[in-house]
Amino acid sequence: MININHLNFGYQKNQLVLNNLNLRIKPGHIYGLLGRNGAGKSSLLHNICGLLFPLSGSCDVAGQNPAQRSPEFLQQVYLLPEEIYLPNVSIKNYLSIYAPFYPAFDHDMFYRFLTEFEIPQENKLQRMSYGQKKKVLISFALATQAKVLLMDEPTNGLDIPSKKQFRKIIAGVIKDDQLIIISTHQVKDLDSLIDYVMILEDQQIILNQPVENITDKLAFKQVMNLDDVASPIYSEGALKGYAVVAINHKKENSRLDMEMFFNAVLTEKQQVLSQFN
Ligand SMILES: Nc1ncnc2c1ncn2[C@@H]1O[C@H](COP(=O)(O)OP(=O)(O)OP(=O)(O)O)[C@@H](O)[C@H]1O
Repeated sequence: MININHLNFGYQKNQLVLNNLNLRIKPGHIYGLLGRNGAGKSSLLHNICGLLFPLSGSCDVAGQNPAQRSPEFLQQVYLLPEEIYLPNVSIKNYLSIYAPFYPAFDHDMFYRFLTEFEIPQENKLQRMSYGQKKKVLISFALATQAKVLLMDEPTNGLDIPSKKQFRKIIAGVIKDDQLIIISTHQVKDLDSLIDYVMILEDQQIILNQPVENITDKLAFKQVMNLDDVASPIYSEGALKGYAVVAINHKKENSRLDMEMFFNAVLTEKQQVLSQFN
């Protein structure tokens, strides 16, 4: 569905943000895109949806080159940006203006999500709070039924119950021919939702693995004493003892702690990545 080869991108030619980046993404999955501030996550999402163009290399999304911005392509991709702007119109008018761009737009689905998010439907959009606007746009994004949904920090601004609703709605909506990429620092909001973890570091995607592969290779544990763990890779002091990421020699079952995993990749990059080669 997404095939990126040797992609170079920079806002200035002599300063690359993405350097020889390669990526393969399959439909039917929810990908979490993680990376430090300024790593280039938003830039990558903008290249995928044709809002920014590679300096060189190829980017194929659903069989099309996003940079050509063909109507057929734009109907199939939706980007929910980190910073949102909504015009001063009612929800009904917003739909009548923007929904026609997406042939598969499902009005019933949109209003169902608004109800789940408890959004007052009569208000003008600009009279809504930031979190309410975000929920309108999340509902819109999902109702487009676009094949490629890109979400940049979607849970920013959502209150705790809404984050739970967000997870529930997304998990229930994805179809086999769709993919969702969620770029986020709020990993705790999403670690039960995503099924692939991608990490952008050093201007490249250094890891793109299904969650079950990560927990097959690595064990995530809480221990009182670090000596109790064979082959620890990374540890952090926890309330009681330590949280540890270790090589999963004994094929134990553990639950992915995405924050620990991300920190382990950043601090012990070679050791973690070598488990996946
Ligand atoms: N419009 C722009 N013009 C020039 N440089 C930019 C522009 N937007 C971003 N950059 C630079 O490109 C790099 C990558 O930025 P980007 O926003 O893609 O990172 P990010 O991983 O999404 O960061 P964050 O997690 O902080 O949102 C940063 O060094 C940033 O300063």
